[in-house]
Amino acid sequence: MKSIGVLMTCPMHKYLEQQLETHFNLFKLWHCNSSITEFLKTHQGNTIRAVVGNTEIGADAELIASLPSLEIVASYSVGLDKIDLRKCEEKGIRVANTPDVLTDDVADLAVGLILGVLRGICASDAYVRIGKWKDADFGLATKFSGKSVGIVGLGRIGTAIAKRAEAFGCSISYFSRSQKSFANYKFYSNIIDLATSCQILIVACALTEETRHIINREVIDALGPKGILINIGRGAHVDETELVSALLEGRLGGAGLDVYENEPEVPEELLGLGNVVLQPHVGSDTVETSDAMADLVISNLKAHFSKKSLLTPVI
Ligand SMILES: O=CC(=O)O
Repeated sequence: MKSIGVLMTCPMHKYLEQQLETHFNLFKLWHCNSSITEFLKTHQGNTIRAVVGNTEIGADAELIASLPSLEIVASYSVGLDKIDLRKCEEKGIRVANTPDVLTDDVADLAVGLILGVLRGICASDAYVRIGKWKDADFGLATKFSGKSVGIVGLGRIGTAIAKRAEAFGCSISYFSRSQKSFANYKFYSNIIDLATSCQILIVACALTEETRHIINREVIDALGPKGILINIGRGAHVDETELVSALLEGRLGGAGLDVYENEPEVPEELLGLGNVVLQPHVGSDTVETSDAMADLVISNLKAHFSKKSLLTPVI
């Protein structure tokens, strides 16, 4: 497979890069300072048969159109929102992603964010570091165990979060397109009703046209001044302007965010808020999971080029 051209869209994980270099003829899009068309001219776009993208740069219509020999997009991510799936389908290009291997990490981080916000872990850590404890106790935080948790999207990650929250004695309810027969949790077909009924609302669904800004002012107000919002999905699930004003005006109790509308930009107003915990989109970024995701990308590519079934096909 050494002669097969594979284009990596941006730096992701060193081990993945090494593996791609070992098994394929790897092109790195970020090594070009010119436009993509220029890059592809000088690197013979027509020799590239696979694209490896991620949550930052996937495969949009422009990239797909400039690669006439493209056969497969193997994403180093579970999210597919940076891939023009319609174009891929139209052109018969296969698509694979990295589900399952990252589920635990993302669900763990969701719990970490809940605890971070409710128990004020970051704020109290800062309190100790700057020596304020010597002057006074930190004050009281909010309990997590036993709270009502609402999950938007009961897929693999949403279900893993639900299981973890159950272990904290929480009651679980969820909103999704359809009721899940495998789950005993309370189902809401209306997200406002879910937000009204829970204290912690967690966004864990895929980003699509229907779920863009699914967390709008109405949902935030339904969650209310004692509610907290956790987002480990995509920034665009939340109307960030509305989120910022709700937090500033005390209409929302707090937020734990791993993702933002315009990454790596984070609204300045959030930086000074003690009831907000911010992470730089690191849901699956552990050594173990990153290696497993890389192995899955390589296995999907090898399967495709050996005319075998993809391990984790999307299209
Ligand atoms: O955000 C992470 C992913 O989609 O894998």
